[in-house]
Amino acid sequence: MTRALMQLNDLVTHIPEREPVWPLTLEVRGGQCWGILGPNGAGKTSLLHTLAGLRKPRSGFIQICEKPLDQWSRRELAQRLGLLFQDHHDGFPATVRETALIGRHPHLHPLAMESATDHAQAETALRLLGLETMSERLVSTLSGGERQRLAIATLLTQNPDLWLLDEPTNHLDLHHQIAILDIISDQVQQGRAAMLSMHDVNLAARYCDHILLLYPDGEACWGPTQNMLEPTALERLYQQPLMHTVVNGTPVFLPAKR
Ligand SMILES: Nc1ncnc2c1ncn2[C@@H]1O[C@H](COP(=O)(O)OP(=O)(O)OP(=O)(O)O)[C@@H](O)[C@H]1O
Repeated sequence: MTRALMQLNDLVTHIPEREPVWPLTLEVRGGQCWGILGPNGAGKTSLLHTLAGLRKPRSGFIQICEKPLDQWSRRELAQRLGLLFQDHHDGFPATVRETALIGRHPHLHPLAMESATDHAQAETALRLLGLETMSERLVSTLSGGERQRLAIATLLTQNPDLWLLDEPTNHLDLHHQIAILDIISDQVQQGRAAMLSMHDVNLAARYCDHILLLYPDGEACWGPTQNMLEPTALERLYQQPLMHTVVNGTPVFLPAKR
């Protein structure tokens, strides 16, 4: 059995002014890809930020690689866990290459310069994301989709075992959505684990082997994808009637028109 990279024990995300919600008790193992589905405001981002140690849970606890989350230093944690934010803000003026190289910082001594190997890892990641011709461009000149690809290239450069991704297909055209999800799948097949919040149920059905459903009233349920993508459960989740079919063995859902 593959190792548990993350364990949640009775975890309740702290969402201000919300009644206590369903506690989460689950394990994310190497080789697993978890999709988090839920309507706007259900708490997907809050959960991912809690799992990354950026906000305190209301109750319960989280273990990363079998050690409590709060016992890792930020640096040690960043060697194991990477978070893709939903929105990217420019900090200081930086080029595409410099930004991708930031992914190596958790692995470097605080005073060390990046080595040729670090540069090579950043170059490889930029190439994989189709950004190699833009490496000298300022990040502020990139389109929304290019910035999203750069954020994923930076995560690849960081090379964590556990990938937490908040809407990784945001801003991306169809080709790049699939390219990104294929990259995440490759990482998972190499024994890493991914947890991604998504709004596209059909992509979740194709790429995720486990699903966590977060309902707006705080209810949650989770399990293997084939058990979770039930049309009635999804209609209740999104308060939206759905049409449902199966294509090449994969369920496909379409919103029904009124
Ligand atoms: N700091 C805060 N203070 C008050 N309410 C907050 C705060 N942070 C988040 N919330 C609320 O918590 C709820 C969950 O927000 P969150 O961003 O986690 O939802 P989400 O499922 O990721 O939504 P979306 O699909 O729209 O991205 C929302 O109702 C949001 O307004």
